[in-house]
Amino acid sequence: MKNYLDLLQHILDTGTRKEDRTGTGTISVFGAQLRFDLARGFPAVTTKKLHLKSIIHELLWFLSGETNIDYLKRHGVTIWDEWATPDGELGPVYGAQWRSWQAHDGRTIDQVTELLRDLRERPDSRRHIVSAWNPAVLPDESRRPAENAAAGLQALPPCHTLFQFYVADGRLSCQLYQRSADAFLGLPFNIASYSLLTMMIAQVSDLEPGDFVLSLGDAHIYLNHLDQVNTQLQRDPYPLPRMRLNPERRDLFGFRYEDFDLVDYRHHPVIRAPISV
Ligand SMILES: Nc1nc(=O)c2c([nH]1)NC[C@@H]1CN(c3ccc(C(=O)N[C@@H](CCC(=O)O)C(=O)O)cc3)CN21
Ligand SMILES: O=c1ccn([C@H]2C[C@H](O)[C@@H](COP(=O)(O)O)O2)c(=O)[nH]1
Repeated sequence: MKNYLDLLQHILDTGTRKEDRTGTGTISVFGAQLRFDLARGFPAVTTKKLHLKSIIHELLWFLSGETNIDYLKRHGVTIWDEWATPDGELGPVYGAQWRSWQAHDGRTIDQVTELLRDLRERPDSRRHIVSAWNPAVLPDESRRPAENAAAGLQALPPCHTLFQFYVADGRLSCQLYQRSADAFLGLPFNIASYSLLTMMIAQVSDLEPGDFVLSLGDAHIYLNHLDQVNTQLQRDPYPLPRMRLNPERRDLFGFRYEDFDLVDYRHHPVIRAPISV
């Protein structure tokens, strides 16, 4: 995870002070890329403890097509609480766009199922894309997230906006475009989540996991995370752990929490940080 730590240092060294929607303020750069070869270990940050349980449940929740935080709450995951309505609604966020994109002619498009079919039928295609960015349901930035969700719009516009898969030499690679990245809190979650998704899709497509490439737009460190970032930069990373998936799972939508086993995860202690809403 040296590339992740290098990005934190790069933001500190070259970033610009920039105000933001949440009022916290950030140091920010525009445009950066990280690449992880999934054969070399699972990219979990080791310079703090990663809360993998939240990441796995969030990914299973996206894949289920659900957008109410009820599932997350039942599994003790609180990471989306601040953005939801009192009924737990987030509006048509990731799950809705991935699994039931509403077309103007009334059709519902399951982008993930179509992706799985296309990977099998035309692995060489250059069109293996899933988009969560849907201008028809973007929130009004002058309103609070829960107000937008109550109005049937997305509580937050997707941060992980669009991803593409690529098959070569029997390996499945994934590239994500992330328009906005909270480099201390959100980014380690996003790296782990898409690495898992790539491994899961590789397994059900009879491919080996390849690279996960992450292209970032506004990559920022919130001003109230500077101490935490500096603590992390003083720590030496450990070797990467390995992720074992239950090899019996052949259906992407059949994975359960118990099917994930992170092996040999050595990490430094947890570092707490406030989240900007
Ligand atoms: N400012 C901001 N940063 C984000 O990363 C973010 C948002 N907002 N809004 C939507 C989602 C929610 N995400 C979150 C929310 C909270 C944590 C967080 O507090 N992580 C703690 C562990 C908490 C837990 O898992 O229970 C951490 O130490 O990583 C991480 C990602 C990612 N996204
Ligand atoms: O998966 C995620 C979701 C959100 N974030 C961060 C990026 C920003 O700090 C906020 C979203 O605020 P915007 O004003 O809509 O950009 O959440 C993330 O890093 N990863």
